[in-house]
Amino acid sequence: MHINLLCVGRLGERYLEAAQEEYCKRLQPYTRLEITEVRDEPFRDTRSRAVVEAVLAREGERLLRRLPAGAHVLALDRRGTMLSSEEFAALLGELGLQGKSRIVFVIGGALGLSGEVLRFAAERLSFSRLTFPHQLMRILLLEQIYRAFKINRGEPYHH
Ligand SMILES: C[S@@+](CC[C@H](N)C(=O)[O-])C[C@H]1O[C@@H](n2cnc3c(N)ncnc32)[C@H](O)[C@@H]1O
Repeated sequence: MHINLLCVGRLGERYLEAAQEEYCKRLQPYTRLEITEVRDEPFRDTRSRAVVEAVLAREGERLLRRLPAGAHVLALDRRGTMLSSEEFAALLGELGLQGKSRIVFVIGGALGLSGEVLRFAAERLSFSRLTFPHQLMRILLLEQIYRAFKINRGEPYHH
């Protein structure tokens, strides 16, 4: 299985990059992992709905352009479906059994994901009702993907 994290913006902090490197290293035996970043759109005033929509649309276009053909797209969105770690592992296992060889997780920028991206996704996954910074969300997702492989292989890690 080839897993791609498609993200708006960069991590920007050394400690987050170290965490990302660590999980990429841990995931090496389990999957081909690729992390793709698209440029975030600068903005000043988020009180204007038009500004927010314009930022989301531009970032959304960049994300949609980078989606590989035939990929199964899972959007990270706090309004999406909440799963336990076991259910998340089962979902990845099921996608593998269905022959979905390329999974793309999409993480939005500071203002979220555009309607176009959310509609394009096969599923929307929530990691809780809390809003996380997109940089932290990337690390949380990497850890849960790693946990999912450990669960699916029956290897010690998850309790
Ligand atoms: C700062 S959040 C965006 C906040 C935006 N106001 C919203 O409600 O979507 C940045 C990105 O991180 C991801 N994210 C943040 N919290 C999340 C959560 N609880 N579950 C799933 N994804 C989350 C989403 O992809 C989101 O687009």
